[in-house]
Amino acid sequence: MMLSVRDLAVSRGGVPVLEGVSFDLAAGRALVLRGPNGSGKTTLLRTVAGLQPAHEGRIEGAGERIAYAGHSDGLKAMLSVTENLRFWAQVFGTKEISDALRDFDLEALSDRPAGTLSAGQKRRLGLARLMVTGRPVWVLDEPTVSLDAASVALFAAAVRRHLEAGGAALMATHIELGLEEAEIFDVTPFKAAPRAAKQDEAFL
Ligand SMILES: Nc1ncnc2c1ncn2[C@@H]1O[C@H](COP(=O)(O)OP(=O)(O)OP(=O)(O)O)[C@@H](O)[C@H]1O
Repeated sequence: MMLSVRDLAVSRGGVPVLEGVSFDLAAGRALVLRGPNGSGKTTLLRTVAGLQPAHEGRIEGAGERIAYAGHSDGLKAMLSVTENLRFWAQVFGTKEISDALRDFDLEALSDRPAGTLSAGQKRRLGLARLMVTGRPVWVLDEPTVSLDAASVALFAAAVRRHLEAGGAALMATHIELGLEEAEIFDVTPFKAAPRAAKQDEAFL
C-alpha cells in the first residue's frame, strides 16, 4: 500500500474537524475527496502532507514520498518558468524538467518570469512542479482552479501517466477528471456527539 491512514482525528483552532478517518491508497490509484465547504478536505490533505498535526491516528507512507500542491502557488515571481522548475528539480534532487514543460504546455512560456503569467498559466507551472519532484504520492488541493478545459485535460493526462508509472494521487476536486483509476472518498463534516439530556430537559 502506498499510503495508509487510520482513525485520524484533527482539530483546527481547537475545534474538532475530522474524526475516525481511515483509507488506503494503492499504487496506480487515485482517491478524490468530496464533501461540502468546510467539511475538512483541506485539513485532511494538509495533515497527510505533514503540514498539520493530527491528535489521533496513524499515517503510513507519507513524509518524503509526498508532493503537495495546495492553494498557494509557491512560485518565485522573479525567476523564469524554466528557472522555477530547475530550482525545484534541485531541491528534490532530480534533473529532468523538459517533460514537465511539455506536458503542461509551458514551452512557449519558458523564459517568462513566473510573476508575469496569467492565473491559469501559474497554476500549470505549479502543477508541472509535481513532475519534477520525482515523488510517488501527489496530494492536491483543488488543482484545477483557474484552469480552462484544455488545461484540465493536460492535468488529467499528467495524473493518468503518473498513476500508470506506479504513482498515486490524493486530491480534493469538484471537477470530473475522467480518471478510471479514481475512487471517491466522502469527507463528512464533524459532528460533536450530542450531549446527554439532563433528566429535567428530557421532557421540555
Ligand atoms: N486556521 C483555522 N482555525 C480555525 N478553524 C479553521 C482553520 N482553518 C480551517 N478551519 C475550519 O476547519 C473546517 C474545515 O476546513 P477545511 O478548509 O479543511 O474544509 P474544506 O472541506 O477544504 O472546505 P472548502 O470546500 O470550503 O475548501 C472549517 O469549519 C473551517 O472553518
